[in-house]
Amino acid sequence: MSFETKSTIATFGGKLLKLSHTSTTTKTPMNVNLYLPPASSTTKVPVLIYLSGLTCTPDNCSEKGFFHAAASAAGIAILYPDTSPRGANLPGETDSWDFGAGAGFYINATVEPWSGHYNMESYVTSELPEAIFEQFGDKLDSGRVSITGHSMGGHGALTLFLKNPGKYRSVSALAPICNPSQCPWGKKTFAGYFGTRDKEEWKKHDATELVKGWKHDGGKLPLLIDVGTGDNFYKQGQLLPENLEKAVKEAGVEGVKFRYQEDYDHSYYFISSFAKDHVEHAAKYLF
Ligand SMILES: N[C@@H](CCC(=O)N[C@@H](CSC=O)C(=O)NCC(=O)O)C(=O)O
Repeated sequence: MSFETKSTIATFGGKLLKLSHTSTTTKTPMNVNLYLPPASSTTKVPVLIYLSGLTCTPDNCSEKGFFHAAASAAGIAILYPDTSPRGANLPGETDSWDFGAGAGFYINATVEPWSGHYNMESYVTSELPEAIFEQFGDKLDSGRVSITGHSMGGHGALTLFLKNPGKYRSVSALAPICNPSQCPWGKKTFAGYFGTRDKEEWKKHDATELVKGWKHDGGKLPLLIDVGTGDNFYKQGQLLPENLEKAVKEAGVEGVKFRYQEDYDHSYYFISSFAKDHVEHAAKYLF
């Protein structure tokens, strides 16, 4: 389904397009933002997908993530999907901020009624990029795509990269949920979207479990992770980066960089402080 352009905003020499389309995957209208750097008016540019965290729409990072200065300089487009279907009208969908609306977790739910709409993994890996490259094929290079994200979106970036070897050139994450089957957010979500009967199924959507089987590219993983030491969600055990770090080491996976940033919290003050590094990390693999 083609995109309607709701608004076009000039920023850092490029354009931020606020788009909307009807998704056949989620069976709802979906909003998505696309930043086109100035280079896209003369050449096809690569794309960095940014997956947002709990409660976010495509606007949070577009407005206060400060990715556009670096993306403009590097000549990289940024695609900001929404974090869940909206308006599916499922019972309980808007009862809590960490499940349902705004909390799609970039997985395909298998439990009803969520399975009818909450298929954000298929939406982000297939329907959305296919539709974007069809409509903006003169500006975007479908063969050069990287992925990044924050918190729940960091979990999305890590798992979608690890589940789809070769689909993305690189991956990075800011304060990602690294071991969802072991943290409160992940346990609540996986129980709700997958059920509790088969916990082995949960492991297929957990970066710490997935990295143990990473063999692609000779075991090299082009991953950058930043976590703030003043992040309350980190302190509460929602992120568990040390579990992923340990799994990476034990599996002999190479090329991964973990950085613990002194005093930074979980907010967009943290994200915007390191946005440039994440664009430049992607640029190393996209050019
Ligand atoms: N309950 C609060 C906190 C929600 C929150 O902090 N969300 C983060 C992501 S947390 C992990 O995925 C976020 O990015 N919020 C948006 C923002 O602009 O800061 C709430 O309801 O806000």
